[in-house]
Amino acid sequence: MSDVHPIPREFIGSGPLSGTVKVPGDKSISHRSLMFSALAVGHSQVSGLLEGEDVLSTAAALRAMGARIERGDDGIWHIDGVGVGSLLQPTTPLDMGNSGTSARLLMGLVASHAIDTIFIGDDSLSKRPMGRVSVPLSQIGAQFSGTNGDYLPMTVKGVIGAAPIQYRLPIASAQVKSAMMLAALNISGVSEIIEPIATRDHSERMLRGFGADLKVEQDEDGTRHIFVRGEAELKPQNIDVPGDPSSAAFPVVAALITPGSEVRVTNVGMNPTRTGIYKMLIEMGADLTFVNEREVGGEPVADIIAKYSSLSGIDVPPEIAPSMIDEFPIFFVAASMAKGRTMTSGLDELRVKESDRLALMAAGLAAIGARVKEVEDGLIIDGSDGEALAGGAMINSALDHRIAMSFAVAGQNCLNPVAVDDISPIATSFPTFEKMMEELANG
Ligand SMILES: O=C(O)C1=C[C@@H](OP(=O)(O)O)[C@@H](O)[C@H](O)C1
Ligand SMILES: C=C(OP(=O)(O)O)C(=O)O
Repeated sequence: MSDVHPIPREFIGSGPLSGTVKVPGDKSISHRSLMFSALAVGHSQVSGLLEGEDVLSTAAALRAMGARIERGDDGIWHIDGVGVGSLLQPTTPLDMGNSGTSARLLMGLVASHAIDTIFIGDDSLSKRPMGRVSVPLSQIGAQFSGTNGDYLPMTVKGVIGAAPIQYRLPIASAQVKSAMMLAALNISGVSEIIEPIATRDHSERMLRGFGADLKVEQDEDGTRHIFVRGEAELKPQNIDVPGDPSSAAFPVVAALITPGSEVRVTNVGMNPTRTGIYKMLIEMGADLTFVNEREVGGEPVADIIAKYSSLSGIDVPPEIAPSMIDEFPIFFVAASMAKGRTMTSGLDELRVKESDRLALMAAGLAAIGARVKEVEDGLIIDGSDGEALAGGAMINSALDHRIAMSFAVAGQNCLNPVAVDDISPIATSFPTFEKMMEELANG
């Protein structure tokens, strides 16, 4: 696991970045393609799957519950599903590693199956709240027993024959929504999951593609009602996973802050529930062009061309947060080099990601010379107006891949190297990150 052997690394810019790169497959879609394929009856194929540690944790857990999941030499993944309701009792604890998505979605899945499971994870995941799924899933009769109530290790005793779910999400979370939808798949009748603030909708799109009976209705105020008919019979699919817009944000911001750069990132998912970062960067004055727009596997996709830009600070409206929730660390780096002030708020969720991303980004940015103030629900950043920051500090990344990658990118525009204490967690979501940055540096 990534916390066993820390790998420190120093990052410093060596001139303009240029070239065309591809980022790995979307993490959210990769997890879901394995889960839904494992629940279908028959053989599914997935190309472009993110082969990061998080997704491999999902694959291992699904294998332990009876699905056959194998990677062909051509990189295509083959999954033989067991069918909804037919997961097998695993014989060992399910190790979720660093992955919140694996833990929370799979808890939803096992909650409505007649199996007992134990969920474990690394030091970072063991500090993240699971009550957001275990509390509503307890209402269907599943039993959860976690460390100090809320944390891994956690045992789950699934239940069958539950009444349909009716649940209104108290927080904007695609993980909680998807956990409830996965549980609903094996509950007789129609469950309703109510989402007052829209979050990424990959589960809805993909489940429809797998043949589930799923309807979404939207109120005038934007509240979404997701109706899922249970005892679903999912049909196997061939899935093409688009590139991850969250991963693409790293080379894009690297190009924006490194003088003279022009970078093209191909095949990036452009689902509107994921593209808040690009909207905000454009508002800051980023020179971004979206070309080759098309559809891949039911998701909009484009190539992004990013050129070095003079950025200006903005006020980020809190309602955009769910569509860029994982991109704030790298967004803060862009803001720290922009002209003027950037204000963010409504970001309490960032405190319960792989690390407390508000605290760690504030500390790290201050250490490399940025002007940053941490408030309860956001950061206020006064940018350097394009000037290189001092750098020359060691960053605590606390097992958080996005903190590590954000400071690797920040090093592009610093006078002295930025040292990241441990880059090993980058392999959870972006195993080719270092190689990609080298390619861009070599033009
Ligand atoms: O559903 C998903 O695939 C994800 C949802 C988000 O988490 P929350 O639901 O906790 O916001 C996000 O941060 C995570 O990286 C992936
Ligand atoms: C929050 C993230 O992932 P997870 O919740 O799956 O660990 C992330 O990738 O930034």
